[in-house]
Amino acid sequence: MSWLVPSLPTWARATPASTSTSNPPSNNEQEEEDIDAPPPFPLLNSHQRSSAPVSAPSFSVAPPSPKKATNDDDEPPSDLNIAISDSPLGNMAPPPSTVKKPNFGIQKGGQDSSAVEDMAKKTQMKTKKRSKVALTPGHSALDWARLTSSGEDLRGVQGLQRVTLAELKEHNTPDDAWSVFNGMVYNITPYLPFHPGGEDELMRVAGRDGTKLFMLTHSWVNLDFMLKECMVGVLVRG
Ligand code: HEM
Repeated sequence: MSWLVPSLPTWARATPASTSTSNPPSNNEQEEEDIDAPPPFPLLNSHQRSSAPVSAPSFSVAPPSPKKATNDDDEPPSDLNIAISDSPLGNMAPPPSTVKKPNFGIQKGGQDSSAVEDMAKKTQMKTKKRSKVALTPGHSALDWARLTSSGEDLRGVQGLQRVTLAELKEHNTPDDAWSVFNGMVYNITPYLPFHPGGEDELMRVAGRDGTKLFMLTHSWVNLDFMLKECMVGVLVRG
């Protein structure tokens, strides 16, 4: 901080004890002189300053221009954090960051194992475990395909019906179960023992619209194709 002192007017300097020791007051006389020295007011105005040969005292404290450390220079390099270089950016270059960059748990040359573990845990927590039901012999997907292509009546009705909601609700037992998927009414009773998810699950949509539950469970299943021989008709309002 000693560099601050020389540019300050003498009256603004701190007591000699705390200032640079390079110019200690030689005696009490000098000390008194300094203390009694009048302030350099009034200041010169801008016109006076421009014409006057003597420059007005400066109260702005400017840091010394930092020096570039070179080999032939004996002075140690400045410890000021100012970028000094010959680069085109000059002192506009950003200072070197002291903030440690996060590595997001990614290990060198490998996968982010902690993130993968976290993801696996979260997925397990969110996903409800679903298990396929052991189907009774003769009720595989292939058996269902055979049955639907056999020409056997799986609808239980003559021709396609216009089914009302009230009518739909009456067909809610395993022996007589209708359900609606995408606006179409199906007789799901024949399919119950073939359903890989179990009869109970399928019965949840008996007598009502099962579209939402079906889509939430397995939207990839081609229901239209699987149940086309079970189609009863179309759901109508009223
Ligand atoms: C009549 C309409 C339905 C048909 C044609 C049908 C068909 C199927 C098929 C083919 C599978 C095996 C899927 C696979 O292996 O990827 C299956 C599994 C399953 N279904 Fe359905 N399903 C129907 C309705 C429903 C409904 C309404 C529910 C829920 C209430 C449901 C619940 C399940 C479950 C829990 C599984 C078990 C395992 C799984 O695939 O993850 N199904 N269903």
